[in-house]
Amino acid sequence: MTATVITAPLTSQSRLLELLDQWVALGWLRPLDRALAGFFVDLDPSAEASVLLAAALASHQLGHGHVCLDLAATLAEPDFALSLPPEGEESLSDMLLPSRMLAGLALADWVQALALSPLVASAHGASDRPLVLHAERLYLRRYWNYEQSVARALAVRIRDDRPVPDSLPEWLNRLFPEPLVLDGERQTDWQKLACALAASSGFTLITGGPGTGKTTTVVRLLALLQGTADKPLRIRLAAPTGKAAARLTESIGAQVASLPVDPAVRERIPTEVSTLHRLLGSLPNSRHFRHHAGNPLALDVLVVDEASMIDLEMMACLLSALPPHARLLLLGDKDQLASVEAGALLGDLCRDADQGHYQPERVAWLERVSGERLEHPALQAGEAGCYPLAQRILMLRYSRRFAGGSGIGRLAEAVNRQQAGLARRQFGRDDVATLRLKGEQDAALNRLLQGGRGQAVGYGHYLERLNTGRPAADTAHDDPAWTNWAGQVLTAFDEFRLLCTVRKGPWGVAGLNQRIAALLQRRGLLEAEEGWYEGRPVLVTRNDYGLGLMNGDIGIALRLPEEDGRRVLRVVFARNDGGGGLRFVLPSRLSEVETVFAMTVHKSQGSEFAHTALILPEALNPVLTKELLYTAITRARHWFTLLEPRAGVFEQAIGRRVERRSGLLAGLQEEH
Ligand SMILES: Nc1ncnc2c1ncn2[C@@H]1O[C@H](COP(=O)(O)OP(=O)(O)OP(=O)(O)O)[C@@H](O)[C@H]1O
Repeated sequence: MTATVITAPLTSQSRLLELLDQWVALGWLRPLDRALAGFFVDLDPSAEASVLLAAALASHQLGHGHVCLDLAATLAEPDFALSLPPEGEESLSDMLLPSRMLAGLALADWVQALALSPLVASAHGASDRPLVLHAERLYLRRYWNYEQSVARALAVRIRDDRPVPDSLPEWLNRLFPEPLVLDGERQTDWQKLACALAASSGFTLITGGPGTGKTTTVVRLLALLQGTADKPLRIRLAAPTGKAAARLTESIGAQVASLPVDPAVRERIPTEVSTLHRLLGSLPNSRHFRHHAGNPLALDVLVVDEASMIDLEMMACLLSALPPHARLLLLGDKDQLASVEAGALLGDLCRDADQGHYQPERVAWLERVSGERLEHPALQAGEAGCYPLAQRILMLRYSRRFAGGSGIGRLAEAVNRQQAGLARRQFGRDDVATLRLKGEQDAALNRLLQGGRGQAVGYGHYLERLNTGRPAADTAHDDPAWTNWAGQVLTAFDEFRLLCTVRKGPWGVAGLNQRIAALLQRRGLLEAEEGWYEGRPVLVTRNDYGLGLMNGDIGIALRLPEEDGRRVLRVVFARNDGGGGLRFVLPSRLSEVETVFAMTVHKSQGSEFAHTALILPEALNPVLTKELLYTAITRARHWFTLLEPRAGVFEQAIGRRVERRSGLLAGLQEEH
């Protein structure tokens, strides 16, 4: 295709719309973003091209997780701020690039054109205009409303001090009986402090990396709250995805069973975790929920895990459905990638979590009730009356899963701190390894994908379980052996996953999925490499409430007996409701699924695999950031393998970080 170069697209509406059409044709913009610009021309036929462009880009940014278009950041580094071209493709003509197009536009002129447009309202201006401009940020009205409603609701909750029982110190000592000693040294017990903090607040945010004890802390806190309440508290647990809910259900169950408290208290701590959609009561074909401000949730305490995956719209819905008296506890890892949807709440709210910024009176109180000293080199003192949000946040700082000698822990930390040299030096241990690839059909890559390395398995593992564990041919169709086998295959599949950073190109999800299926078929492990075949793993890409399947659920096609003796392919999914049950679905009923040997790092959030491999692309692109690497590395429970088609990309990615654009913190400050 040869593109007609569009010169000076900002001088006229028609040239701009033509350029936007080209961006759509290239897959750079969604048709929706372009349609919005067209719709605004209908509303205001004399709209300036720069206003229409800003509107289309504000919509485009939503698709990249930003709730607004940050005009200054866009002009400072247009291609990076707008993630264009996506995945760093070579452009057909660099005349098309935002950096070329925006080169002559001054921030002040852009802001002025927007401020004067009848399509754009100021923060407190006319509420019937479809765009809102505030502090050099342009919002589509709906997202402005979400951000405002979240800021308002959080501002109220941040001020929500709760009286604590006199017995708080005894409870804390009972729940954390031993002083914390790590590597022979007495350390501050941040878990105990988190419990104390949360006991005194209506809203608490506990952040920490993998295995830092978030779940353990919250279970002990729930025992404390339940054990000291006048009447039994209605507690609900939730997570943004089914996968995360299932994982939390499993770990909470084990933790509750070992609580050193009266069985009556233990029994009143739930172990079932539901998805946020289910908690709020999703309504078919609607973005609205059954629970909202007019029909609030019937609960006293709500715990939401994996809070980094909550997007702005969901948070707005959640906060409005939460009754004012209810306590809200958010748990998550602030350093992980945010939700794919717009908004990076946890990251925004926890921006200062490392430094603490606790006010002196809070430090004194926390130390008195817990017997712990608030000491850490990163901590900075807060002033009385300052940083109200920081008083509700506690960061857990020691990973028990990745203690001392763990390469995964050290690698994740070095990546998080953007120390590329240190990160590189972690490879070569048993748990973290790297492999330089010599092309798409690299024999070592194929060996790894099929057979893993050392004790770390590859995809051959679940296929072996599939083939060797299959019940005998004459096993009755309703014999539990079939369900047991299906469950084992699903579990075995979660032992290994290949993660990609991009969708397209030789190192993208689409191409790798085809190559892996072909490889396994050539090796005689799969009967086919296309269409539906036994062993095909699939990822659900859209919620299907009728089938009870959520976006992100993973299933595997298995040949199972029918009542009449025929063998039929059915796709088995975990029920993800904590009960450990399975769901069997005919492939013909699954329209929105894709093969999932390889998956994107984004889609892997909330999951863990014993062995996780990450394959990098050959060149840096806008999605490659240290947050992406950190998220990928921390999906690994025991082994992590980095696959590198080209040297240096890993180091370059460590040097970049996600800058999510939002005005949430500013909004919170305005509310105070
Ligand atoms: N205070 C503690 N004393 C003893 N063991 C603990 C303590 N806190 C956590 N652990 C153990 O450390 C491991 C990780 O804890 P936990 O699952 O609570 O961490 P997490 O931060 O919720 O992890 P994830 O990253 O999976 O969300 C668990 O095996 C848990 O039993």
